[in-house]
Amino acid sequence: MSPPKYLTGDKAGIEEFLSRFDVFLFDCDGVLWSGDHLYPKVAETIGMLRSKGKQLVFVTNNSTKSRADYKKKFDKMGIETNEEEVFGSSYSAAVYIARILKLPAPKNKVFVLGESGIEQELNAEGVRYICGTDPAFRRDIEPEDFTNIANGSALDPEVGIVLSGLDFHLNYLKMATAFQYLQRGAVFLATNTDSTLPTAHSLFPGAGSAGAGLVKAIGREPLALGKPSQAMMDAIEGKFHFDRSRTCMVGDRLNTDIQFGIEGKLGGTLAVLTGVSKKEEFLAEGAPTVPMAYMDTLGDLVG
Ligand SMILES: O=C(O)[C@H](O)[C@H](O)COP(=O)(O)O
Ligand SMILES: [Mg+2]
Repeated sequence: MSPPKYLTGDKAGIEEFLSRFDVFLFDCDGVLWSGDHLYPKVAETIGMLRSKGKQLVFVTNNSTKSRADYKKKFDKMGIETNEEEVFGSSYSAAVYIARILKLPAPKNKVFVLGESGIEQELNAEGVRYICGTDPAFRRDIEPEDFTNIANGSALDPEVGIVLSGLDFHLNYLKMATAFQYLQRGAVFLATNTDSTLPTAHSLFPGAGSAGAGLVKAIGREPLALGKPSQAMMDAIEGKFHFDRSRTCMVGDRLNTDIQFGIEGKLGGTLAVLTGVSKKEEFLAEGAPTVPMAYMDTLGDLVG
């Protein structure tokens, strides 16, 4: 495997690299921004790619926001996008549940461990759910809860799926209830299983860490519908109809973004060093996941 090409400062190399692709799949956290802080020259870079006629899709594992929420965030950041260019892990999970898994009613309701983004996308697909941001679940577990969860009186008999995402409101009541549904045969899904979330110019526990307690308790991994899942790649290709050989995945995380692009047999992958992964990880001898090229920051594409 040839070593990745370092493109920062290499104008000719950048021009040649961009000429290989018609479509760019952009990761968001750690590539475009850190929380609400937009990295330098990101807006100019996106403008430049659009002026070259490139198709852009924003592919994020962050399940806390819906496509509509991301459209608002892009607008706030001064980046011209439309909602249909966003394809997040919440949307990926909702599409999978509604159009692929298609559990027969009535036992097709979802028990959500996560934020509003998941709820909005499930609503958009007509999928019923409980928990999520429901304040009734944002409380300490009480002694009577143990009995009511164990005997099923606290459970909704129509729940057939547990969906675990990035949940900023974790508690034992929600975990114990989700665990009981799984013990009773519910399908175990996750929007994504990233270990860390790059935000506030630091790292925080990610969706995978938020759901780790439930995984440990039930003793099996959920089916994750975010990067690097190829169910997500297939869904994106099904929606945007691109030529994979002329498509490049741009990301900050080797075991989601770059692996997603490589396993999806895309024409190329571009790593940026503003997020989770460090260049030492992919420059090391025998590194398992190596991008085609890398740069210090996305804005280096416009120099
Ligand atoms: O923990 C998470 O959910 C992820 O770290 C995070 O949201 C990743 O978002 P992305 O980098 O795919 O935009
Ligand atoms: Mg990222």
